[in-house]
Amino acid sequence: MAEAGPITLDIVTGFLGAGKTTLINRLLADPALADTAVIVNEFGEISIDHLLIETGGEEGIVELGDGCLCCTVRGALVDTLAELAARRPALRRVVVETTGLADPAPVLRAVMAHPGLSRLYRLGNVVTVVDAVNGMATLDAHEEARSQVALADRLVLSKGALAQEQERQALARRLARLNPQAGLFDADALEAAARLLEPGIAPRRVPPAGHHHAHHHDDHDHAHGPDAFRSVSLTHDRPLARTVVENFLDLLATQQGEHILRIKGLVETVEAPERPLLVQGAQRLLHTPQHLPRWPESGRGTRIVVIGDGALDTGYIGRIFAAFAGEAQVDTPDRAALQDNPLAIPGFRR
Ligand SMILES: Nc1nc2c(ncn2[C@@H]2O[C@H](COP(=O)(O)OP(=O)(O)OP(=O)(O)O)[C@@H](O)[C@H]2O)c(=O)[nH]1
Repeated sequence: MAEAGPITLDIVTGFLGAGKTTLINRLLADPALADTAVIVNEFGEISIDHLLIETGGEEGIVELGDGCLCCTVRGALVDTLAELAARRPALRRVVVETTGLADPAPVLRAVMAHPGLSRLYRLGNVVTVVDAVNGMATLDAHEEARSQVALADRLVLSKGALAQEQERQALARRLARLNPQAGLFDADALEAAARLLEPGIAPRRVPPAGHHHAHHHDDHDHAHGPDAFRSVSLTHDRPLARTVVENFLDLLATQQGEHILRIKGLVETVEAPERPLLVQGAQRLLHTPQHLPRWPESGRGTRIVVIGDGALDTGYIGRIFAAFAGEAQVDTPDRAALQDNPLAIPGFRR
């Protein structure tokens, strides 16, 4: 029997909320990419990405535990890739979605320098998604984002329709300066997504180890070089009125907006408890919440993760969420007073 050929390994990266999962769904919908498995890595202890990837079943998705792919869960990635390789020849391609905070260089090195894996896998493309609305500020502020762009074989500009044309063009020029070799694609104009993963012309260079990459892990604080990130997970087990959720998000944006990098969560609403409400935000851009068709097997209940810079006040966010969530159960005239002052103690009139 002929030996099965290597599996192509592609990496989809991009800063928090740039549109990686959205792009992966487009890739998976392309019949040219049947026989593809997806490995998802998320930052923040509540993971919902695997619920948002549409493969028609969950067996094609492997979720790595909470932690950064470029450090804490690198070993888990290596193990997962080795396990997936046993599915050859049926499995032809693996796409790894990194956390928005990962520097893809150590990930590439971990695979290509591994004697077993480098025989089983062939490196395909690094596809980096850059959000047209937040991209410029993100590149200014975060070294990880610049590294993601610099390592890309293909760059995809997302959310173009939400940005000003001038902004979009300036960002495209900056991307071309940062990485002149990479092909630049507009997500809105991308017809056959699988084209992004076609073999490129330039030979891949995996950057040498030893570049500046300092870490500390302290609960969910995470620092890469000069950047530091914090996250807070919010959960609630009873349905919340949609207005309560909207008011919470409004207050969050007003009070902590400058520190927020990503908001993502599922909410169980009073109005439609059968269908989870997906809440998404990337920096100051809050996307319109949408209902998903059904709850995942892991069950109902609200879970929201907020990721921000080192100045994100996670304690404050926890307190205002608790105040709003508690308020939803107190259906009394105090409701309005509490909405005006979410830090008020439920039932306590001023
Ligand atoms: N209008 C528009 N919205 C987009 C586009 N790409 C992504 N979005 C929206 O942006 C939000 C974040 O998209 P995701 O695909 O979840 O982003 P992500 O990069 O996977 O996020 P993280 O995994 O949390 O880093 C969602 O609400 C998407 O619907 C786009 O090209 N246009």
